[in-house]
Amino acid sequence: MILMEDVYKTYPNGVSALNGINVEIKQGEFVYIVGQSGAGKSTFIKLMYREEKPTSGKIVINDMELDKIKEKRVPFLRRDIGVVFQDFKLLPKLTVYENIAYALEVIEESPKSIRTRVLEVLDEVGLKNKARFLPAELSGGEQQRVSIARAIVNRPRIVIADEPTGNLDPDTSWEIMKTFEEINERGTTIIMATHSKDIVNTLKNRVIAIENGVIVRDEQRGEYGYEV
Ligand SMILES: Nc1ncnc2c1ncn2[C@@H]1O[C@H](COP(=O)(O)OP(=O)(O)OP(=O)(O)O)[C@@H](O)[C@H]1O
Repeated sequence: MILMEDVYKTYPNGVSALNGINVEIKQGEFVYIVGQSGAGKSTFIKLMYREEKPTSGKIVINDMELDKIKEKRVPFLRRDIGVVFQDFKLLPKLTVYENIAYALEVIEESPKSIRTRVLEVLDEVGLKNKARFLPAELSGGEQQRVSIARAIVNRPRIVIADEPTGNLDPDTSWEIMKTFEEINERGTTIIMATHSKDIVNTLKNRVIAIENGVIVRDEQRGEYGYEV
């Protein structure tokens, strides 16, 4: 569960990115975050995995009230939230397998369980035959699949994706969306910021629209709502 109450975020340079956000997202929902450039979508998302802290307001993620948790518990929060970026953010010198295994090595899983789990997620994203490849040897869509595999390898309850299809062509974007849908069908919450009118209007899910740092629409099976 994700809960925000009266959340404000003003950056140190004085820019007010969020101006009073109130929202509740239940476990297992699939939510698009839409809005024009600079509306506050990325800021909204960054607050959820504590990349940024709110200036004021309350944020609860999976029973953890973020401004009350101790720094040493932040890794536990992060383990329960997988993050996927527009530009993949893979480590270029590590293979596909190593990029994914890394997320488990840092939490000191046993080598045997790491191997089992990495091969399992590679299978889930359809990349079992690319385990030994380097990121540069993959297409953009395949690289995004690796980053999705990395995001879900800890079996997080929430996956957050900031414009995950922004660098991909339309066909590849649909394949990536199919992967997100499969992850959602297994009960994982998906929060996805996107500019893609096509995706939002075709694969219907809850749509939260942000404008000037406030939620201006919140519809269970909404449309993108802007001419682009
Ligand atoms: N680290 C930062 N420091 C100062 N201002 C910032 C910072 N990050 C974002 N902003 C400002 O906050 C506002 C909201 O930005 P944000 O990145 O959340 O928007 P967005 O809706 O994700 O935009 P886009 O669709 O272009 O990614 C913008 O005015 C932006 O310039």
